[in-house]
Amino acid sequence: MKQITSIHTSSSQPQKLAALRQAHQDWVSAPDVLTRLTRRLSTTLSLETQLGVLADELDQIIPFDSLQYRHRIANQDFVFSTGMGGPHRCEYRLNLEGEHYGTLTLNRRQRFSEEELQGIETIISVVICPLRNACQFLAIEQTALTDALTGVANKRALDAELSRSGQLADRHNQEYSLILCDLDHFKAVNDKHGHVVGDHLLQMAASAMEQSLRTSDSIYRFGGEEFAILLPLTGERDARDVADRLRHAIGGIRIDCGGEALSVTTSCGVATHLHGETSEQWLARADEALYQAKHHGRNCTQVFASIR
Ligand SMILES: Nc1nc2c(ncn2[C@@H]2O[C@H](COP(=O)(O)OP(=O)(O)OP(=O)(O)O)[C@@H](O)[C@H]2O)c(=O)[nH]1
Repeated sequence: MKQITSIHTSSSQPQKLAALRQAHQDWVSAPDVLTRLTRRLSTTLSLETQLGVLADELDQIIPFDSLQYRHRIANQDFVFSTGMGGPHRCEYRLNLEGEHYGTLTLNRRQRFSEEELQGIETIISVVICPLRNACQFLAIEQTALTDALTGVANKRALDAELSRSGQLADRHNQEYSLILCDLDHFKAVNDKHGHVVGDHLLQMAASAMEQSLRTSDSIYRFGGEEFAILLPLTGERDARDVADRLRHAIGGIRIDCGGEALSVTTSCGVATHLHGETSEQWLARADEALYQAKHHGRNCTQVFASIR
């Protein structure tokens, strides 16, 4: 039987330190599966990495064909999935202290035995705390990257994504376009109808744009009444069409203000990434195009290349 090193409160300090060294040695050199699992999970707060570790360790004891984890975190769906199907399934709702931390599903061609199900439950009881921490960390991260008023990503998220997209565009020689959309005369909306109506209009504009975009496109609230849209695999001409579609979608919004139907127009600037340019240069070109759209009387789209 394995000798468990314990640190007694009555021991002397040298004994306690020796016991600690021994415990550490045991922990590092010959970890049982649960020790190894908790140790691996404790090295990361990434939910995706933790689920990868869980799948890896679980599969060594209770082989499965697929593992899927789903959770809604900070208003976004998080899905982790590995492997392919199988008709037999066991599903666990992960709850801790009254809070829900996602649903874990295993599929397999063979039925799961009672012993195997007990084994899965044992492993879940060990991973639930680290998973809870990773879920909470992801929620904080996502909240920090989300605009509180409209629910779309914020400028901080755009900064990170712009630089990533620029690098991808350069590395794979792909076309990436950036659109800046700015609501026209928004100050007048606030002045005439108040900030509550202005806020509502911003929310509806964000939602109208989201519904007009492909899932691979992403939208960011860039400033007060300004939004940025990143379009992967999209050249100048298509980006202009998307910008016009977005303007049309926002133009279709009507808000009833005491019998008067409030609507708004939008100006858009488009810039397609140039090889080797920095995200600041890319953004500056889109901003210049937007400036030109405002200058041309608003309610229109300008593409940077066409104004050089
Ligand atoms: N309601 C509301 N208004 C905001 C918010 N953020 C910025 N604004 C307002 O947006 C307005 C922007 O005004 P300007 O920058 O002058 O632009 P504009 O009136 O839209 O004029 P153009 O852009 O030139 O067409 C200001 O009145 C800001 O107070 C917000 O979160 N909610």
